[in-house]
Amino acid sequence: MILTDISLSNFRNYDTLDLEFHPKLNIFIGANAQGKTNLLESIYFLALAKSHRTAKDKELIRFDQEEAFVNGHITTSYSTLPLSISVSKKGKRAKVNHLEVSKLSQYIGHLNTVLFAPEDLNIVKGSPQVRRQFINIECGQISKIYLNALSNYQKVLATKNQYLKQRNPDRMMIEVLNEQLSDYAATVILKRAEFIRTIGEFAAKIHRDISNDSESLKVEYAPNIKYESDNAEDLTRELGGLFAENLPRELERMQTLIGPHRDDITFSINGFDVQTYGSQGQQRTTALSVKLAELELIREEVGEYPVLLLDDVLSELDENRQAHLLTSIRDRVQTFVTTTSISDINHAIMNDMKTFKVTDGQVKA
Ligand SMILES: Nc1ncnc2c1ncn2[C@@H]1O[C@H](COP(=O)(O)OP(=O)(O)OP(=O)(O)O)[C@@H](O)[C@H]1O
Repeated sequence: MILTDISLSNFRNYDTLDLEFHPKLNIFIGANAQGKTNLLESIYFLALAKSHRTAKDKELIRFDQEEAFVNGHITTSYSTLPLSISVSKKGKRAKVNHLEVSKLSQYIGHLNTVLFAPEDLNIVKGSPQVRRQFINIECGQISKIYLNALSNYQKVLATKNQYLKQRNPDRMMIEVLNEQLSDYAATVILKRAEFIRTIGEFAAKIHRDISNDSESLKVEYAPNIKYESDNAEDLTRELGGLFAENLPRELERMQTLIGPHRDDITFSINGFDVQTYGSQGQQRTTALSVKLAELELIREEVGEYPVLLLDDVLSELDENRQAHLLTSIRDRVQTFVTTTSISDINHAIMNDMKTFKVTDGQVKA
């Protein structure tokens, strides 16, 4: 999938702007606060009808203006498609092939993107909660069954915790809730295991390429409950037994002590834990490899690679890692990169790409 061009009007610090893109690699260069991330954000907005930085759409409208527009054309193996999206005080309007859609869900999904931004480092460095959120979002995108089981699990868990906090908890009621929890937890656990196995295999291959074969990355599921069964029925039974075994302890502590709400993912390179022992560059490469693995997942899903948006990653990677990242990826995936300095870019990759100089809301190709 290729984004051939984009036009902005009153988007962030852009008045009007028309850009034509390179099918492989596009680099936005400029000092801080000139509008580089705003350009990536406009592509993300064109794809998903929302920003990756703010939940308040009106922040996207240029100061003192009424409505922001983003238009673009995507080409796939089969067709070329114009997309347009605008946002005003009245809300958002989206068009596919010049026809307005009544629901945004009919708009989203035509342009697929994967974005890597500095805060994605938290997938590695942050708390287990950040990693669970990452699995929930990514796994939820490809599996409705997962989303349903997770949402039911969370609801039953909240109810059970309320019962556990009562002065004289209704033990029978808690046992009924435990049965339901076992059922939902089994689905959540098996889907997570499958998702992490797949993404782990892709990430390991990508990490090997970026590190020039010197590092072997392992992404592993660290379930809170150590289980043995690998089918839903047996696992539900196994979990039921474990929840029952833990009930006296849970009554004493007044909370649910075991379950997928306490799961985690671990990352190791050549056998050592990345979170504890990894250098900054290794942690960043790990987070990047995991995000880039999504490119492969989306390709499996929709049959085309999405476009890749890389915000401010180059300065953190050494020249070899940069070169491997940009050369191995750009031949498969159209890539958009922001950087503050051209010297960040390895000269070996300075062909077959287009650079854009960004200065105070003006862009020169
Ligand atoms: N709604 C808006 N209207 C006008 N200007 C805006 C609006 N929102 C943000 N800006 C301006 O956009 C600029 C920031 O742009 P952006 O976040 O793209 O910076 P950047 O070039 O990526 O910088 P850095 O290298 O620091 O990340 C700031 O000058 C900010 O004032």
